[in-house]
Amino acid sequence: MTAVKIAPSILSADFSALWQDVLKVEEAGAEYLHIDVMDGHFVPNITIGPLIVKALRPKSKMFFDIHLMIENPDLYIEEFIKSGADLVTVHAEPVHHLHRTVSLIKEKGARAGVALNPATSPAVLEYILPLVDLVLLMTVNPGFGGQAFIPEVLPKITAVRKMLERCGSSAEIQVDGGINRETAAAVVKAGANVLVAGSAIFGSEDIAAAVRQIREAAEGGEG
Ligand SMILES: O=C(CO)[C@H](O)[C@H](O)COP(=O)(O)O
Repeated sequence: MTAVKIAPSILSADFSALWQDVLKVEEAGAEYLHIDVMDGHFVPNITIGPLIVKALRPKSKMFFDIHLMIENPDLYIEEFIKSGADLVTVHAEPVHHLHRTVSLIKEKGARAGVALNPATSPAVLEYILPLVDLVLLMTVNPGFGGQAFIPEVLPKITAVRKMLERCGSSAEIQVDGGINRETAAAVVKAGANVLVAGSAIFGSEDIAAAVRQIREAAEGGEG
């Protein structure tokens, strides 16, 4: 099993002091900075654009993990990568030509991820897996932080882990939504290795302790 990585989602950060919050999770040892981009179409919320990514880039050495919850990702992929994205994840649901979109991310020099909503079958991944660096399995319906974890996604995590093993892929499995000290062990036991957490980290009085506690709980789920 690959080591667990913690990816704080800045959706729950203090936007009036954003880079200071980023610094706190970096100092706490979190590996990925999860940046949620929402367009008000694919999901009913509007958040961050490439300008914010560009502004944060010189402030942090963290791995910038961009989660595009948008209808037409092809229009924005290059701009996000130029702004400092290390990984760009697109949702399978709104994309018409997933192979083209994943190829575009890689051509432009970033790692490529594919995200699936809780109700989406992992079958859509079958012919794209060899190209993909990360599979993001949503454990809430995307759009908002602070929602309750959907346990029905657990068998899907295990199914995707088996798919990756079958095709000899070293892609990571990320989970996002309702991840906290209580749910971390179960998702790792099921096969996830990158844990996104927003409210459980930035909603905590002690951000460093929250990162540590989620990591400790997650490591308790390692087989
Ligand atoms: O993608 C997201 C919402 O669409 C967020 O990253 C996710 O919900 C994290 O928030 P929390 O940890 O509070 O559930």
